[in-house]
Amino acid sequence: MTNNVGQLNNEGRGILIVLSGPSGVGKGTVCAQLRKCAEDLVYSVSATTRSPRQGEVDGVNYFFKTKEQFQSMIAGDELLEWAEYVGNYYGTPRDFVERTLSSGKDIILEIEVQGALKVRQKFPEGIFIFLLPPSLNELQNRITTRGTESEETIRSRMNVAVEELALLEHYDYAIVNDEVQKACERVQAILTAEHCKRERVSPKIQKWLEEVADNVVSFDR
Ligand SMILES: Nc1ncnc2c1ncn2[C@@H]1O[C@H](COP(=O)(O)OP(=O)(O)OP(=O)(O)O)[C@@H](O)[C@H]1O
Ligand SMILES: Nc1nc2c(ncn2[C@@H]2O[C@H](COP(=O)(O)O)[C@@H](O)[C@H]2O)c(=O)[nH]1
Repeated sequence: MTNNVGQLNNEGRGILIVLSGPSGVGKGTVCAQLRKCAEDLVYSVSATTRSPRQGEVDGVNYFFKTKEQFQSMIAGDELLEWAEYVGNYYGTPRDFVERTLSSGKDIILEIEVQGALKVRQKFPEGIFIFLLPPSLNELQNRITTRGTESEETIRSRMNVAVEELALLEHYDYAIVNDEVQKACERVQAILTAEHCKRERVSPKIQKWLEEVADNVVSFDR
């Protein structure tokens, strides 16, 4: 899954970043930290049919939808990707992602693995990062301590987590979320490196190189 030069030559467009990983690994926590450190990064707000948790706000954490509303979004091709996850639907509104990228801004999607693989097919030039827990025990501990899910849901999410971990090979990068700040810095480092990679094939640099080639002079020592 290596980006090639043709895919990278997207002058002026922002970079799409997908952050995946099992439920409870800390995707939301790392994104919250990124909001403080990477102010230019835009966050995609997903649509979901799950009920809001205490403190969650419609339009901020998610766009909370009924099943009928979600199905109508699917039928209207309004979603870049969608997936069913442990009894609920989740999906990424397409228009916001397209508009953000066209405006030259980078956008991050915090989504589960099935959806991420669908995005990969549509945006092979995107950056796909898998966030890993230090251990499965710690994952279970985090999701339990968060206190938002029933025991049954935790069991289901842990079972899905094991399946998701097996799909790590489809990602460009893995980051172990042992410390939130460290994980956040790693995401930023990846983004910086990807910008430099794109710069290498940018029309600006290509033009500069052509000018050098047209005006070759020898430099005597
Ligand atoms: N590096 C870390 N060390 C210790 N605890 C952490 C760390 N990162 C996140 N947590 C805690 O783990 C819990 C789960 O984090 P969070 O809700 O961000 O996970 P998530 O991957 O977004 O989950 P979901 O996919 O279910 O939305 C939270 O209580 C959070 O405070
Ligand atoms: N495929 C998608 N997955 C999404 C999207 N938004 C969130 N998610 C993922 O769902 C699970 C559960 O989330 P929770 O908020 O109920 O804990 C988690 O892995 C999210 O990352 C989306 O638009 N598409």
